[in-house]
Amino acid sequence: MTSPVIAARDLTIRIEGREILHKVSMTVQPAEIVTIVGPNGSGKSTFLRALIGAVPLASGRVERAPGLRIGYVPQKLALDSALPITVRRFLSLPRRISDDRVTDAMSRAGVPGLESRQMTDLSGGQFQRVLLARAILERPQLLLLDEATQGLDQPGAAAFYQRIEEVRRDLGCAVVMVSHDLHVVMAASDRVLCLNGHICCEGAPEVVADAPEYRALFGTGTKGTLALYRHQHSHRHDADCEHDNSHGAD
Ligand SMILES: Nc1ncnc2c1ncn2[C@@H]1O[C@H](COP(=O)(O)OP(=O)(O)OP(=O)(O)O)[C@@H](O)[C@H]1O
Repeated sequence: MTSPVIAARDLTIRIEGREILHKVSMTVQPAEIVTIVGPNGSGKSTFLRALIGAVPLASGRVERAPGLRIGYVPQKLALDSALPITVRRFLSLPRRISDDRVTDAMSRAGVPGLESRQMTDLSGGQFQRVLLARAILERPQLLLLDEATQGLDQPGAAAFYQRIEEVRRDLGCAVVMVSHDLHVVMAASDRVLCLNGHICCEGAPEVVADAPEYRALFGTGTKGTLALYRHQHSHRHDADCEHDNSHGAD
């Protein structure tokens, strides 16, 4: 077995005296896609932030592979519309990045050629892809996505996850993502981890979808949507960047 890219060992986190996470453990192997699901307020974002070292731990530890490069796509990024900034400039913050790097990342993220656009003029789907481009500029070995498809419609979210799979394949990076998109997320993952302050259950998507703990939280609707996601994989749309058109996803 290869060494993990990152491992959380018995993480316990308290915020303002309240225990948010209790002894959560997870290991991620290179090029693996792990999805974290869980109800609102179950500690998913806190867990991701702990992985990047942004939250103090009450106990436990995070082990990162030496020199690990992490790309992070936050849940939401509010930009001040009074401060215009082009995509190109945004990607060069906080430091200048070469044109070749930018072109490559934009193309991998599925938004080639939008460099001169204003960030505030982008559609929701394009904006999220620019955040993805930013996260992969440094060719991360681990990509963390915190509800990166928030605000996208279901076909848009499915296209985004397909793009993530392509990025994983091309860059060979591991991916840990938090998602509420149960309709599309399960089949995109090698492993699913169901979090509710502690780990309720984990395993292959089909295994988790069948687990009583998971069903208690999310009901039984996921089975059919696994098939739906596969259906969406079975046909490609050219330039899968924008899927404003619904095509019978529901
Ligand atoms: N900085 C903070 N100060 C106080 N409470 C916090 C802070 N960060 C998180 N919490 C609390 O920790 C709990 C877990 O929050 P977290 O954002 O990790 O959950 P989540 O599973 O990502 O939720 P959601 O699905 O709604 O995004 C919540 O009750 C939240 O209010």
